[in-house]
Amino acid sequence: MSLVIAGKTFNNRLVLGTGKYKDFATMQACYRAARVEMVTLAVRRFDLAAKGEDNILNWIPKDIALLPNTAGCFTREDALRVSRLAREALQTDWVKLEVIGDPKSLYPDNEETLEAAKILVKEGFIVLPYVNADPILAKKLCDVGCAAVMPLGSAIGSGLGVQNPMTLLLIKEVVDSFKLPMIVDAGVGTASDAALAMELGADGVLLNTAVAEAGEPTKMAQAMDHAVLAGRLAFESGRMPKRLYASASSPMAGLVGR
Ligand SMILES: CC(=O)[C@@H](O)[C@H](O)COP(=O)(O)O
Repeated sequence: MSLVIAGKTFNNRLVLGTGKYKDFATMQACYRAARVEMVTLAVRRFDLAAKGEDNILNWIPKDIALLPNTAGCFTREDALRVSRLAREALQTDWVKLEVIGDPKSLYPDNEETLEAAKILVKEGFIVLPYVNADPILAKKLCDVGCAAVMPLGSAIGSGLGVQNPMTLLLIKEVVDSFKLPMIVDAGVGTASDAALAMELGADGVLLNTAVAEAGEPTKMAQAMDHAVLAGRLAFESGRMPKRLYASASSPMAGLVGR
């Protein structure tokens, strides 16, 4: 049941973000409610030198792995700079690589992401790229040595759920052939979206807005934990075939009065 990324084992397949919470205490409570073992931190959006309670790092429990991300970067140079800064400041080689192509859709720029990934892998980073759902790009990212591929389910913060189930299946086939995980990242709006991603075979789900903007964030965090687990169990169980016609629950043979 565990998720392994770059040799590190996670017993929970849900990854949460750090943005949009009403305060750091709520964020921390959500991490506990969801039992997450990894969270992603937008390095550019926080003052990592802030003191005491003003520093987000003091609100992230030490037993939770930090995945710095390059949110807010629009070029490969920018993403490289932020990744190196994160490595220095946070003492980790892990990076969620985001190179955004357009501020309105927040869709990733494929070419820039691939080029940045090549360089970061050469520099010894564990690179988890956030990308458009594209099996060809996924293969290229696996080829250059990324540790996972993180296709979007739909646009960041849209809450539109998994809009591309068939494409995710194709990506899953690609990453499986490299024995790498696929983590669906962005667009999850509610628990059933996370469950669907997992039922499709995603190895994990990364989400932020659905929890941070929920009416009761800790309750939604718990729901996401359950959803990811339920979806994974369903995937591993193997679903029944879909049928056009009914199939009686009790056998017809031996019916009394026949
Ligand atoms: C937190 C983070 O890295 C986001 O950029 C991520 O893609 C999550 O997206 P949602 O907010 O849609 O869950």
